[in-house]
Amino acid sequence: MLVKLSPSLRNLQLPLRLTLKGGPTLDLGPHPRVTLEIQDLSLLEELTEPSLDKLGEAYISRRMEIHGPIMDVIEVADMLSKGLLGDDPGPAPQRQAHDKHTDAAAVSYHYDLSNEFYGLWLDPEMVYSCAYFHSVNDSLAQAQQQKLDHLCRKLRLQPGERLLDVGCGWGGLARHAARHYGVEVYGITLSQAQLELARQKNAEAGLDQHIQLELQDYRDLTGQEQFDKVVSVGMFEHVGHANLDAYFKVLHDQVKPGGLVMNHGITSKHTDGRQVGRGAGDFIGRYVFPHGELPHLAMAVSSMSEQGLEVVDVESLRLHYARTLECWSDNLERQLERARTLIDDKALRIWRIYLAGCAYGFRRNWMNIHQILAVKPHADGSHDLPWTRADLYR
Ligand SMILES: C[S@@+](CC[C@H](N)C(=O)[O-])C[C@H]1O[C@@H](n2cnc3c(N)ncnc32)[C@H](O)[C@@H]1O
Repeated sequence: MLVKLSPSLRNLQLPLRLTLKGGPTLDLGPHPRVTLEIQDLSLLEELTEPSLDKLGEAYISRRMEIHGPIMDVIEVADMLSKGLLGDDPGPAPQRQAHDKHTDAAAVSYHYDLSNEFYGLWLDPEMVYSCAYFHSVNDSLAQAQQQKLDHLCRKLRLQPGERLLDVGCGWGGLARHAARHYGVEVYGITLSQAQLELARQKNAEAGLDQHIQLELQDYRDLTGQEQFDKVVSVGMFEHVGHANLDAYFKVLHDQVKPGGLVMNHGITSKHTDGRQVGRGAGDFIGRYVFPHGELPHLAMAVSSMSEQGLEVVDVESLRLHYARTLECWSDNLERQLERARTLIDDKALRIWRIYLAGCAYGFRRNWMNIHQILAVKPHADGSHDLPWTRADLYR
């Protein structure tokens, strides 16, 4: 069977070994780092057009097993895919309609998977967004604390202020802000499992008097100008292009004049949204973040501006997210046996590919992540920000 493989595949010279279940083996180059063990022979035909979503699907449906360090598997899969398919970006994906019902189901699919599973590989505060490394040797826990503090400093939080945290996750930022900056936090999530554990963690930290977390959609935030500051971290990827203006209008309406809004989220590489990574985005959309959409930075800035928010500072953290995801993936890979007892086999296969694949994607500049800080100016156009950023780094 293997000798019949297409010459284009055989000529690629990859550090890859192909094995047919319990049978023959073929090395596609010297010193293979990765073995793909084909369980379903019909897959051999499909390997002539190996998009990354197809390879990922073969693994999660057990038509193929992978052997070797997961980061090497992703890299070699990309070499294979690029070698045969080239590197032209694919067309922009179809944009999807988002309503509260579909968004709630999509969020529940991802975040209600298992708190214990997420606890295996996140930092102790279970921050589920890009960390901030002062040095490559920082631990994940340290880098997440630095990220939380970086956000609080950018928001110039002052004791007694009211902070809205849109997409609060397991409450790590809320606790950091209440504990170290003396603010009162109102946070929302669409995940019941997150909410329960976050409330428990707030109580254990003795902070529940200062933090109120609710199961609530951002579209259901009522009232106007109730908050001094608004923060949204790793949430706007769920909003969708169609709702971007409505989302930023909510943030704008919730913050008082003179207040600051921080939007921290993943952004697309191309302004028109055309795809990079030969199907990698399709895999993420199908199995990891259903209904997720990545706007470009320019689109986010444009939408914020049109909603009356003045963008005052933008920072890219792309390589920080590559490092964060590498830490998450390493943590998971070290605890696969335990993970198998917490979630089913298919989900574990999906999450292994997702964490390592996204680490690879951020390293390769397939997507970016930006912290966008904006102010809602006072009626006369003024605001209260300091003249320089020096206060952020004291
Ligand atoms: C990647 S997590 C980030 C959590 C947290 N900000 C952190 O950094 O750890 C995304 C969060 O956004 C929330 N979310 C997604 N869509 C939402 C919506 N429509 N309304 C409110 N929260 C939403 C999810 O429930 C989840 O808590």
